Amino acid sequence: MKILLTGGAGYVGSHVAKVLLEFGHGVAVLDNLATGHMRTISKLAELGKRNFSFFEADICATDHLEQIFRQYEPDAIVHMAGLKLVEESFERPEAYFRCNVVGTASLLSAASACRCKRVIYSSTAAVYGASERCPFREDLPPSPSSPYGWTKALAERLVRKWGETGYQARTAIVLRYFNPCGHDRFFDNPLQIEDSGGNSLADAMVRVATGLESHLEIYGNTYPTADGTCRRDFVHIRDIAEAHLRAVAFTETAAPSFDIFNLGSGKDTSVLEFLEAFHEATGLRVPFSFVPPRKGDLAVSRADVERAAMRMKWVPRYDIHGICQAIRPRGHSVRPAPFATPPRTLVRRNHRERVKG
Ligand SMILES: O=c1ccn([C@@H]2O[C@H](COP(=O)(O)OP(=O)(O)O[C@H]3O[C@H](CO)[C@H](O)[C@H](O)[C@H]3O)[C@@H](O)[C@H]2O)c(=O)[nH]1
Repeated sequence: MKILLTGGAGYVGSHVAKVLLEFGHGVAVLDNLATGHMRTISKLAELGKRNFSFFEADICATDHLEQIFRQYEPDAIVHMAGLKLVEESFERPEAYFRCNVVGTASLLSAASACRCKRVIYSSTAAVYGASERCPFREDLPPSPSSPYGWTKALAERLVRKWGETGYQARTAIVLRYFNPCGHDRFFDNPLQIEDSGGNSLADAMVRVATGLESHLEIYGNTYPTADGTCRRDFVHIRDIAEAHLRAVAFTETAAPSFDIFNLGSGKDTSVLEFLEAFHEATGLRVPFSFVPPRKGDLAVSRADVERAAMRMKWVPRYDIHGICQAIRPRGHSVRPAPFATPPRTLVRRNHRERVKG
């Protein structure tokens, strides 16, 4: 199948592109390189050869998109381009609205103009927000707790409306990612963190483990969880990427429809447990201190993954140990811990009030 992948130069997008190429699909990445990297595109081009193309374009430029769609004639679109930093979305809500909502509308409009009938949209667990019914099931009403989450929920609505335009025999799928972690070593990413800097927990842990930062700041230790730290559903990036293969296959076989699938491991792990699992898997200790909670963070986030298993036949393969192996920085194989407890002298003082040292 010929698949047009927006945002394919980014973290999740590049891993999805690689898996699609490995399984024989034709892939055209469309990316404005605002946060993605040309180095990633070169690696994909090396792998995909004639099966791979790249278009530098912005999803908000509908005319340009139509031109590209007419040239490439995709069988399906995987739409991953977007802004994704929860904290930043409080500071720049308009930018998030423009990119995530207007950009999606523009993409769907170009897809309609070129009669493409399949769209797979990358969404997020952030649409569940403060919903109290964890594990989150796809039929829960959206209740985002950040502008980021709202823009993704709105974009989902657009995708749904587009898919439900029944007489066009379209299929639209929304995939809600929980906490993707890890990197494929194929991408020659020296630190194994996101090229755009990366502010996820895993990226922050790697920066500490490699000495770039002295210690990890854990946002809050008074949440209503067993150890007081947030619990997240960490899921291996390869599992996430393979779910897109399933989704593409699903759009081929399913009757024209709209569907939503959670992509998580179905298990939650606390921040402290994650640090411990990282130590067990890699021998690397991550010194930490507690700082006040971060705006917009939920206490617990966990996916109900039944629907993806039943309908798409997707089941995640990696456990927390495998995930920790995949976030291990380059040059660090399994080895004994360099030190057993966080050295207090390394704890940097900053303007933030410490909850606990
Ligand atoms: O330096 C850090 C970084 C993170 N955390 C904590 O680690 C957990 C995970 O944080 P991430 O930033 O890695 O992930 P989030 O759960 O906040 O957000 C992720 O999941 C969201 C959906 O819930 C969105 O999809 C978002 O884009 C994606 O990064 C949170 O409790 C956070 O407070 C820290 O304590 N210190």
